[in-house]
Amino acid sequence: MERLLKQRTEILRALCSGGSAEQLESILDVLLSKEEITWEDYQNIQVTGRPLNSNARQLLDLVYTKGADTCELFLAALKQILPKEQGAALHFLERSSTLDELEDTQGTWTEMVLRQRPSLVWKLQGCVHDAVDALVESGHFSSADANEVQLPVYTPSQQARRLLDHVRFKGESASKTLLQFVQQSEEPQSSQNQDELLNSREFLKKFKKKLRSFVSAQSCFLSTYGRTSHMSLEDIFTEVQLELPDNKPVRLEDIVSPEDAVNEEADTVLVSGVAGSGKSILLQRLHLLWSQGVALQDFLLVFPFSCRRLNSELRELSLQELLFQHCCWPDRGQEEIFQFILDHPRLILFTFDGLDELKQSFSDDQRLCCPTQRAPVHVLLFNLIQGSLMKGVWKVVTSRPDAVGPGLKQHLRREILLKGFSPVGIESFVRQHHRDPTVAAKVMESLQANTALLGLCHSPVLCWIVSQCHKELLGCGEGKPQTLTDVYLMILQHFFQHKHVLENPTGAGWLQEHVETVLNLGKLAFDGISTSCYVFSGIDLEMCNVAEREIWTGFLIQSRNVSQINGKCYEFLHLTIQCFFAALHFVLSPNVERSAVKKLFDLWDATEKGQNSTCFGVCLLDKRGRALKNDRNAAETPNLQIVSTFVSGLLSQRHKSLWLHYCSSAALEEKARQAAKSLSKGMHRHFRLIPRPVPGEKKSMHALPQFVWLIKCIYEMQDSKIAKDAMSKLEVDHLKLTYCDIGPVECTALAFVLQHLKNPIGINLDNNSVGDVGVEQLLPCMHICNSLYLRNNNITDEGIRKLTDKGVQWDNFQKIALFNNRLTDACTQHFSYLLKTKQNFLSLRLGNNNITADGAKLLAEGLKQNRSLTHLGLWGNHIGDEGAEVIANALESSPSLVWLSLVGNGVGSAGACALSKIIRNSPSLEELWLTDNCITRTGAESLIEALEKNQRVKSVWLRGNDLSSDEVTKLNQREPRLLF
Ligand SMILES: Nc1ncnc2c1ncn2[C@@H]1O[C@H](COP(=O)(O)OP(=O)(O)OP(=O)(O)O)[C@@H](O)[C@H]1O
Repeated sequence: MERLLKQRTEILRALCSGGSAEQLESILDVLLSKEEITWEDYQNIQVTGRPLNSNARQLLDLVYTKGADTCELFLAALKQILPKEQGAALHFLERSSTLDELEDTQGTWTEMVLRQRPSLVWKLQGCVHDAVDALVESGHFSSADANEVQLPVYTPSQQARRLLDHVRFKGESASKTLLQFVQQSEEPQSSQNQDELLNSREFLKKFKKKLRSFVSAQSCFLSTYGRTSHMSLEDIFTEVQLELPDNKPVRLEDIVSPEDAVNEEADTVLVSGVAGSGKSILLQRLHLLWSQGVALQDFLLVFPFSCRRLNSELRELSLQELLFQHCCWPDRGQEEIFQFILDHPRLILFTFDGLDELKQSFSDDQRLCCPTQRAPVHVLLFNLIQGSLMKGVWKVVTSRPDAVGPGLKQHLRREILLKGFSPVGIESFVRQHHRDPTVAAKVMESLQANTALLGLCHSPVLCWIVSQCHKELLGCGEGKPQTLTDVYLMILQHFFQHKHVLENPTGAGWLQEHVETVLNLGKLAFDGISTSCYVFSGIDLEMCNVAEREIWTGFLIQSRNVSQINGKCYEFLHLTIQCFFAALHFVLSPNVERSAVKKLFDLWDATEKGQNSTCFGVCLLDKRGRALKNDRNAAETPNLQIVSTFVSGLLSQRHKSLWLHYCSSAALEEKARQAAKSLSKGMHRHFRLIPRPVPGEKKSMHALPQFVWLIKCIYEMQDSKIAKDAMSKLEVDHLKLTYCDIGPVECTALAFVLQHLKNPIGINLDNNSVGDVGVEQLLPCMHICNSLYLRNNNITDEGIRKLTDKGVQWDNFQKIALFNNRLTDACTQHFSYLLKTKQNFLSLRLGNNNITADGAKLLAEGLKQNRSLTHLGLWGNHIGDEGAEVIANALESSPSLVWLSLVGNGVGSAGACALSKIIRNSPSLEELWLTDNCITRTGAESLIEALEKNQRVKSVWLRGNDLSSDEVTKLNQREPRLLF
């Protein structure tokens, strides 16, 4: 109570801020719903025509006179309702308790309406019109009631409150009708319902048609192909890999689904993926499917937005203006259509492409819930995402993963990870790109022969470049493209020289004629990256001396749907191409000082320490000679990292000669030296962060994201000396890279550096996307690896074939774990060979794959001849009793086996009886895991009998088998080593 008195002025200010009655009314809703105030109190406070601050004062007086409990509840309501920023200003609110949310399903209908008042106001905002219709139709409301509730002077939330006030006086039946209406409107509407709605509103039908053709026109062609060809999306679209964070695959059509929600209250689905993984194309495809009536048919209207385009909207807009001015203008009935949208949020889908490109980073401190209120576009967007504005509308947002912070995550219904093309996808893309099957086969052949490049092709943008440059690719002899920089140099050359086939894509000569263009476009790209600018006006082009003919080289395309008073706007074909040109500027421009390279590479350190990285800004001067400053560093970091990866590649020994005609050798050497030094230093700094091992435990390092970036840069430099130097200081027994987005490309880089380690190491790559191509890429460093963990990595028998082929020669290699991959019986012959050949192999874990009795038979061949294996895990496969028997026969005389798991393999009692053999005869076994195996009393008796003969065995796990609780008690009393 004391707090209320002391802070009265601040509370009053907060309640009346902005002149809106919303906060006061929201608090009244809570107090009413908790029955802390009566209806009479409510009417005494809400006096129409009286100034807002008088109403607020009246409320404070009342709360004070009601005593301590009411004051406490009032403060809790205030804490909940005030926007975070404002709440934080009232320090004492920190200490106030939070409101309990009660599950409300009891009492009369009228009581329920009262208790649910705050949430009903929220839910009804978007559909007051329909709720009133329902009450009029059911005879509870007269037309006068309807008009009174919907007076245009009220905001949507006020209309909702007036509706609830009216319902209260209409009795039980009206309250019931209202609650049923709210429940129904929360359920998704069927397409049949949509048809009825459309038929009743002719103008809406017309708008849907117009929107469909607008969306279809926007989605038909791929912009990336620019002037090189007019490729239709239908012709080239290739399936991409989509997964939930727990690796569960998701189909494109199921992206918008209520399933697998991490936050049931949220309506925003995030699709995240690295640069060039195909996010924009995925949305384009979804839009097209909707416009063709093939997918997303639960949505009547779909509004596509591009954050890149929204950046150029400098006006404050209302939601209505945002929808119609940026998407599709209705010819008729604009107001009615908008009202329809407000009333049927569940029938509407918004998509926002490239949230990472928005100039402002996501924040939820500026609340907005009124759809008619104007606000800066990013504020509208953020409020839509978090659901304060137009709750119930589904949103699909795409972004690079680095730009998604915890603030945004809490508003997501679910996140879907986009992982680019699968190996099958790469082939299918190449075949679609080259209609001539001979050419397609040749491209595929050259990719199979160059797996580093094949690895790069999992990224759709790289797959496109490689296919586009097939002539250069097929024509190249020794200098096969291996790195990201090689591939982008190939497209650079391709666009400059189109139709000419050159012998060596990285050879000099072709650049001479075009160096001016490279410098001009480089400057444009560089300035753009440093100011988060991806769309360029004619003036921007002029400032960087980009001439008309340079626009037509193919690297720039005309922006769609960006209105510019002064004419056309342009953007780079793809953001990664902009990054590549920015890197060329770094290397070639005389205006970039040598120290700029160091500053660029030091950015990782700054971001790691949470500091602002202004490196890019201080690297050069702006158009007026002032240092550029970048104020959204976190979001820019991914682009800067791509730039620095390219800079590493361009400064590598193999490409340096290309630039010698245009810059001094000394300057180039210095830049390359700076880059190499920064990378080594960065790596060593990273190693210093490794915590000291707990006594008795192995020293292990969990790589930070910067580690992956650093090794990729080192790989681009293709300099073993740098790799050696970087690794010289890594002294760990175990390197953990779990959940680090490691795909084949990262595996190539990892192997490039790790092969220089001096001492054997364990490598944990659990939960990544290594795949078979990645496994192959790891081979060069496997001689130094003693244990390899690859849980959840999409590996098939083919990957295992390649690994074991070489694995038999590596002395250090002793353990492998492959839980949850795509292995079948075919892999077991490879492991069998490995076990036969390698008599120091210790641990083989193949849980949760598809191995049956046939696989077990093949494996048993190897097990029989092996004298070293201590751990064998086959849990979650399907070997059955037959498989158990062969395994038992193979292992009964093993001198080394300590641990065996056949959990969940349907071995049954027959299998258990067979496995008793191992218990009886093994000189080393300590643990046998037989959980979930349909074992009955017969099997258990056999195990007990065997255990009596072997006191060395410590435990046999039998949980989840076919034994009654009585049997379990008795068996356990007889043999405590049986664990249930
Ligand atoms: N599913 C696909 N089928 C065919 N080609 C694709 C597909 N996805 C992407 N591509 C090719 O890759 C290019 C890059 O894709 P896209 O622009 O969608 O990537 P992005 O993830 O949005 O990249 P960024 O984060 O840099 O904006 C496309 O222009 C196209 O050439």
